[in-house]
Amino acid sequence: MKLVCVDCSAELSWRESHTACSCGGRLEVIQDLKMLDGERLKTVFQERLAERMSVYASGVWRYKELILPGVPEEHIVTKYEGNTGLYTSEPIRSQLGIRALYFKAQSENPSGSFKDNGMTAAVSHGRFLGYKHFACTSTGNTSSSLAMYAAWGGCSSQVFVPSRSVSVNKVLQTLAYGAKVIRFDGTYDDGIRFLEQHGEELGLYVCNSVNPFRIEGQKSIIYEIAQYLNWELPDWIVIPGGALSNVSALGKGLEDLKNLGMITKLPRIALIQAEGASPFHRMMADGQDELIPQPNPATKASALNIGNPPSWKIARRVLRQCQGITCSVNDEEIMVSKKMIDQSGIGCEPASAATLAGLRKLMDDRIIDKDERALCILTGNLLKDTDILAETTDDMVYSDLTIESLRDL
Ligand SMILES: Cc1ncc(COP(=O)(O)O)c(C=O)c1O
Ligand SMILES: N[C@@H](CCOP(=O)(O)O)C(=O)O
Repeated sequence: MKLVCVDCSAELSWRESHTACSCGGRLEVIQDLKMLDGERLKTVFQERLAERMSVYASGVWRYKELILPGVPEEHIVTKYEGNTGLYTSEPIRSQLGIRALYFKAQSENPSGSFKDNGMTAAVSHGRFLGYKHFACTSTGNTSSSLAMYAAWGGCSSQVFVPSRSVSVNKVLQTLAYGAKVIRFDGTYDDGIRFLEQHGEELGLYVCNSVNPFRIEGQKSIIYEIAQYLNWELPDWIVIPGGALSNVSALGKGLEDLKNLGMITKLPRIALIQAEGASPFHRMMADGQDELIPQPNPATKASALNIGNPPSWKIARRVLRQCQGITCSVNDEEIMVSKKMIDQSGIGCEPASAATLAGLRKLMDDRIIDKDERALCILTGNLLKDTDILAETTDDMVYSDLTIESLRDL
């Protein structure tokens, strides 16, 4: 296993903590898949499912040889993350008129978002290296996940949170797990710039998605989907786009599965951004060579308030490899789709509903066909943003508890 710079191809050791190459390029983990002969592959993909009371009961560490092969079990900090529901919703499928529709509810993770798949790997790697203090900047989900795993692993966490446009619930969740929360004037983009410059100097192990081990953990989401669907992936995987960790991780996981011979064809990825925070979509749609940062990203889907996504080059490469596309949806479209997902019984936070809003738009534009099969990744839990729920749900009804009043109702 090694780290390779996506820009200059420099190689770095995985036994050190890096978030970028000295040339400024992003780093990726390259695994030696040739090490996995037929017997060991069988163990990774089949027999581990049976081991319920060990790290292998985790939906991430079940695939340990493909995540952090060199890290001994005693360093692994796990809450049996992953193992989330894969659902179909007949009412939504029939309303769209699409052949098959799945929802992968990453919202069911222990801290309530997809971040846990990656965070268990990042914190385990940091502990293996001997770090005791962990950090991130966050719109609230990354910080909740980090705070939970740091506490669970007996370590401390310090998180940098923009003072505006973040969900109160997420900040309270982060505080509740015992993190030190530092509020600042600015956006996620300012926070990540600061941590990339000064994290190491402050003795902090940085757990944002610029950390390539986060991506190694997150890629297990597609292993799990493929395994549940008996290695027959749908035509489209639809994801929301913010910092672009999901698309990077999906690309990595799909590449592994293809190289290992577990799948033969790559699904297409549709990456959906919120209109008010869509610098990556604008770059792709306009055919620009470089991402132009958006200084004041603004969407009600607060998890997507990111104007300068750090991993845009990896994201562009992944979309090119799988003939992926991007699209943007406005807040109203997101909220309408959120209501459909909530009322289906699955539920999600606004950022996750961008997927269904994007799918509907892409079907209207005849880019995704009714004869195709799609899967939306729901990234965060319904309870992550109760301010939005208070704004968008129907009012409660008041009634006397009398049969006459209730009959009228
Ligand atoms: C709930 C939720 N959905 C989507 C995103 C965006 O995903 P990504 O940063 O992987 O593009 C985030 C945060 O980044 C998030 O917290
Ligand atoms: N929505 C995210 C922002 C992106 O964070 P990262 O973990 O990809 O760096 C959050 O929850 O903070």
